[in-house]
Amino acid sequence: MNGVFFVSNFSAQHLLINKPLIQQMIDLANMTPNDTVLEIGAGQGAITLPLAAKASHVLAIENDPEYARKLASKLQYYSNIRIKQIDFLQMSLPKEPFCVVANIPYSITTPILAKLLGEPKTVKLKRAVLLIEKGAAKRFTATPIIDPRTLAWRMWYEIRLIRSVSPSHFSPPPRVDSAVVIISRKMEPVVPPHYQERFLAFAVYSLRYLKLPFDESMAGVFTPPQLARLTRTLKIDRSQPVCCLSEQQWGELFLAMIRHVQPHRWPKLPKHRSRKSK
Ligand SMILES: C[S@@+](CC[C@H](N)C(=O)[O-])C[C@H]1O[C@@H](n2cnc3c(N)ncnc32)[C@H](O)[C@@H]1O
Repeated sequence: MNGVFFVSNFSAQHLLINKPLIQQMIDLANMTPNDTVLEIGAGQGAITLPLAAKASHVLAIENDPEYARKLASKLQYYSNIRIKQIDFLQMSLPKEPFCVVANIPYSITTPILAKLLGEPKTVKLKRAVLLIEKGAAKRFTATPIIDPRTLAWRMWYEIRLIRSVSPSHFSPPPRVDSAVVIISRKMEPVVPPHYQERFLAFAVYSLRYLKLPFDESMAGVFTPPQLARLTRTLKIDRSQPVCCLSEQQWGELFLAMIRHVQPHRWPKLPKHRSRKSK
């Protein structure tokens, strides 16, 4: 097959074997020559080496010692790749702004996204191009947004499904379809990033019953006159299910709460979801 190469694979990971797809992912990252790029799960370097031709620094993360060793043996001509043999979920992220290009381990997709997107004030992710399971890609990009955490991520990052990828692009082929997603930091988010944890609390509370009409869902936060005003100014049908709000409407509702509602009425994050409780 055109553009397809074969690799040995001792860990039975789904390694990418389609060079045009790898090139497309790198092009989609829209890197500038000074960008630091993180690759999560570098494997034997199918993405790492072409990535190094475009980025000024590549930080290749791989927790399998055998893969990390094999990748290291290929690097004599590359001075801009650093391999870190570590569990991505345990490592500290770069302090400077960074991009990510990766065919990630699907089994930890949500923890990876939570680490990249869950703390927009401190984590300096600019853009990510990720290959993930197609079902997950659809969930993270769906409208209406029914999951509070996805809603919180999408207040600060745009998540787009770019294309489907069939199992034949991997060796060995996975049982599921995959998809390329692009995640880009919003330049002018409606809600400032330092409100991340408060916004998540608001989202968890508001989306506790997805089909509850808007005004019933918000009755514990806003007074009836405040709700009347908000439905008018934000053009919300008060009987619509709360999950049908747009990202803009969610952002403006949250800011209205911060500005006009007494703090004791602001929803709190349940203990098990609070960062401080971890
Ligand atoms: C789907 S493979 C992709 C490999 C390579 N990038 C490619 O596309 O051919 C995922 C890689 O992530 C690595 N991996 C799995 N869990 C990891 C973790 N927690 N931290 C870092 N790497 C991990 C696996 O060893 C594997 O090499």
